[in-house]
Amino acid sequence: MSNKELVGRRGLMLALSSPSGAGKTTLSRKLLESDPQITMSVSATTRKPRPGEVEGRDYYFVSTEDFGLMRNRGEFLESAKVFDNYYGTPRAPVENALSLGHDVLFDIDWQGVQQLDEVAHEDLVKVFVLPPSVQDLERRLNVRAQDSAEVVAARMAKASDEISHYQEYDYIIINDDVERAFGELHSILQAERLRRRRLTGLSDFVKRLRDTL
Ligand SMILES: Nc1ncnc2c1ncn2[C@@H]1O[C@H](COP(=O)(O)OP(=O)(O)OP(=O)(O)O)[C@@H](O)[C@H]1O
Ligand SMILES: Nc1nc2c(ncn2[C@@H]2O[C@H](COP(=O)(O)O)[C@@H](O)[C@H]2O)c(=O)[nH]1
Repeated sequence: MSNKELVGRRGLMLALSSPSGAGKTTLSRKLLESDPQITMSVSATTRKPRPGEVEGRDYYFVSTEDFGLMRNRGEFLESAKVFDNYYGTPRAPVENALSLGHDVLFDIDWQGVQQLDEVAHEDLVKVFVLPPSVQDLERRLNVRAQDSAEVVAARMAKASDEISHYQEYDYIIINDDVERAFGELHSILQAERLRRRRLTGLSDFVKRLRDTL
């Protein structure tokens, strides 16, 4: 029997950031496949879809005008301009998932994490993913082969700026070996689920335990 069956738990928000290409999407997919208690926050973006990206699974692809309307209506929990495109986290699905006690995974940049920290500090777990080297990072962006040479160069140019925010995060994962990095990410999630402040009904449970002693 797990903790969850004996006491309730507030859902947590697990945010992953990294320089582009370090492996957030890869690690996120593995986590979602292996853990049914966590769901992905699907962002809206004004970026064009990459080959193979699916509307509603990878992103909601919207025009700049629609993005502005959504932002003005307060539909985003956070939003930011990243690499000349706008990205935002739709508020309603996140609030719905958390209210059901589910955990939510975010693949967002440091600007978004700072905004989430302001509104949901207690529920937020911040993980920064580093590449093992600059050469590996560039190789990964090229091997992914979904962006033009200009886009890859622009993302490499912004990598140092993104990495400079690593101190704002709770955990650091160096994604050298993907299986090991995934194991580390899953361990973080499991441990954070057991934090006392997330457990609801704990004092009643302990009282019942003590009453039977
Ligand atoms: N540990 C690893 N070793 C080698 N290749 C990896 C590793 N992790 C991820 N990759 C590869 O690197 C490429 C970039 O990974 P991914 O798309 O997950 O990065 P990302 O951080 O989500 O990038 P972005 O911020 O641009 O969305 C992919 O082709 C992926 O298969
Ligand atoms: N602040 C936010 N950042 C986001 C969001 N969705 C994605 N991102 C970040 O943008 C870059 C580029 O992503 P890509 O898919 O175009 O490669 C990357 O760092 C993502 O983490 C969001 O909703 N808010």
